Amino acid sequence: MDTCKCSTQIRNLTVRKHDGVILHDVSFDVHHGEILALIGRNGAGKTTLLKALLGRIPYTGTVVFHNSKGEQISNPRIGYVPQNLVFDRSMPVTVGDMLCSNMGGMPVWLGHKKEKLNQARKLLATVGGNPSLLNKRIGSLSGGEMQRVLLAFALDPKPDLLLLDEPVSAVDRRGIEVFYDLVTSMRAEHQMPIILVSHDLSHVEKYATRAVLLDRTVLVSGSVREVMKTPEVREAFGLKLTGGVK
Ligand SMILES: Nc1ncnc2c1ncn2[C@@H]1O[C@H](COP(=O)(O)OP(=O)(O)OP(=O)(O)O)[C@@H](O)[C@H]1O
Repeated sequence: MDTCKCSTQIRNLTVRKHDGVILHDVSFDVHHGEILALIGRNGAGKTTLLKALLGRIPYTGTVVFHNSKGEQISNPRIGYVPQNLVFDRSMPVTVGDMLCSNMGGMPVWLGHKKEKLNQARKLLATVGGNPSLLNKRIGSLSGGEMQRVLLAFALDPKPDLLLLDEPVSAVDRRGIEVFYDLVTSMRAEHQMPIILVSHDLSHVEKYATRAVLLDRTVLVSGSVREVMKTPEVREAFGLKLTGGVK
């Protein structure tokens, strides 16, 4: 994979639904090589913002993507690891089927060439997935296996922006560390900008480089250290009551 030095600029992004405003005038940048944590209370609009970036819901304002040369790109590739995935677990489709059709743009039922399967095997290896996963039906994956497979999907073709929405909600403690170590090494190696939605401030402090506190609009943004010390974050996460982050 080549190194990506892309960036995304969000300006005055507003989302309205049923006469209400879900997001209002959201503006911030995410640069190559950084993991930007998007934090905020339940219902603050974090997932809605990711959906707007993915182009899945209408918004006003602008989202501009740049490549490593500072050139604007109109059709960015956005990798997305969702909070949870609802699908028919009885589908007779394997991880290999899904990865190969994702990489090659070919329908699952046409079968896969050997080279595509090798590519899928390599991709799985980069996310720490056992090659035996290739033959597993997606409906039979554990939470941790599924997160890895979803990350593999998100990484090939190489994304200009990677969105992680509570990516470890179904993963055990050891799996969480493995997942974030993986994301951190992806960031170091490939430098793609990453937006991470997380409710867990200890993960944010450990793995993110910058943070944005959202509540319909951006309340605070800056380095993780700065943002964690603000009264707004303490308020949003009830840290006043417990003594807060030191
Ligand atoms: N399709 C929809 N129609 C109407 N309102 C919606 C819709 N989707 C989300 N909302 C509302 O928008 C607000 C933001 O929701 P969103 O899921 O983006 O919040 P969030 O910050 O991701 O929350 P959580 O931390 O609980 O996942 C909520 O008040 C929600 O009820």
